[in-house]
Amino acid sequence: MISISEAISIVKQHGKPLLKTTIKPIEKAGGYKLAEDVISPINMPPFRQSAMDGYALNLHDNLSYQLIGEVKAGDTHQPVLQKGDAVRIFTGAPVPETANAVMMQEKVINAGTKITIDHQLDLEHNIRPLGEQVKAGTVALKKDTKLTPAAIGFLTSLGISTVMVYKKPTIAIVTTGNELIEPGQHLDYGKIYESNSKMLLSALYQLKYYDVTIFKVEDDYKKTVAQLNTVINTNDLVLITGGISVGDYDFVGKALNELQVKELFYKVKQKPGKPLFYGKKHHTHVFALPGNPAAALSCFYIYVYITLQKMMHHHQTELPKTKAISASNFIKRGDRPQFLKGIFDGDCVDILDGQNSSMLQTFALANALVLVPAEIETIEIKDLVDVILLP
Ligand SMILES: Nc1nc2c(c(=O)[nH]1)N[C@H]1C(S)=C(S)[C@@H](COP(=O)(O)OP(=O)(O)OC[C@H]3O[C@@H](n4cnc5c(N)ncnc54)[C@H](O)[C@@H]3O)O[C@H]1N2
Ligand code: MOO
Repeated sequence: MISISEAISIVKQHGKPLLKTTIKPIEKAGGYKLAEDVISPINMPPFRQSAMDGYALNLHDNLSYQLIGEVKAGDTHQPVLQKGDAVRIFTGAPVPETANAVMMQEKVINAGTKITIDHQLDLEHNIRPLGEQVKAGTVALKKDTKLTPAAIGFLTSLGISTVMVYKKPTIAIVTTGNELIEPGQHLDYGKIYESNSKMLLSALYQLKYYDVTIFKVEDDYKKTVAQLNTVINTNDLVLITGGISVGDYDFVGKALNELQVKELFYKVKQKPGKPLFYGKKHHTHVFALPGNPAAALSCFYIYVYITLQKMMHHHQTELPKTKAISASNFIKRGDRPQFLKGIFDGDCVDILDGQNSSMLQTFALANALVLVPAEIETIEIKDLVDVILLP
């Protein structure tokens, strides 16, 4: 059995950026990373642009100017200014080639066809130079840049409507167990409603992974081998839940072995999530998460999250962590480090009742996991604790 930190470092070490690319409409490319440098097709701004509402001037040695016209945003004409001429101009409008400064209107006295400016101006004052942000033919955003809303706005401002990005992984969720039935079916004695698939699906959707397919398999060795074989051959990431412990009907470990999935670890000294398996076959990552729902979700956030971040070329691979003041007392049983569901308010964390790995009600209220190290037996109110912030 390995430690949490060993398991995390193995997951990090084996997580590789996916190199498959796809073309996306710019408005659907948020969160992706660019798979190539984007070259600007235009200068930005595409013309010398007024930064103020005011007057464009052809400067001379006098504070008074002759007003000869007007240019507003969107106008395409170019008045010709002689030295000492001014044109009324507005923010975003093209500054005529023959103007060399713009004075904001608050600093101008207007007397019909004559205007008087407050003080002398430097050349190009209040004029955004042509190509100030980016020049036509140069790199607007480099390969590997994450497409934030600002990046999408910027590229759209250059007239770019599609981008080449790295693909997101294709993901399969496989649930195992004869006891599992679908909501809507009659709950016969001994059966439970299958919930892990929808839980993991929504965790993936929340992180914006949409290429996810769900499969269900009974506790049957041959069927388990066949189903896992198919999904491993056709996905980048496979998340299995249940059937990974030591019971007579836990077939997942044996099936993964038969399918020659290389085991990178099995069993982590942690609570919940002890019987966690992580392995790889070719480029496909396989996590066999414990069937207990809270254990499966906890393992998703601590380990699977890292693989997803790595696949998406992100540098921050773990969920954000912080220190918090405990608002609760807690007694840890056993020698495994424990992830506890809690509510964090920015300073303090309330450790919730009902931490069993079969319980999801507590997890449903939590926005954080408190990590209690192996050597700590009790947490008291006001103790400083480590907190992992859930998405
Ligand atoms: N003799 C031992 N028994 C167990 C050990 C052990 O070390 N020795 N470890 C325990 C721990 S810890 C865990 S965690 C579980 C993990 O077992 P499995 O991963 O094999 O999961 P299952 O037995 O299939 O299911 C466990 C539990 O979760 C329910 N479940 C399963 N899948 C779903 C689903 N899709 N939706 C909702 N609930 C699900 C299942 O009905 C069980 O109640 O093993 C302990 N045993
Ligand atoms: O590790 Mo299990 O997830 O404690 O119940």
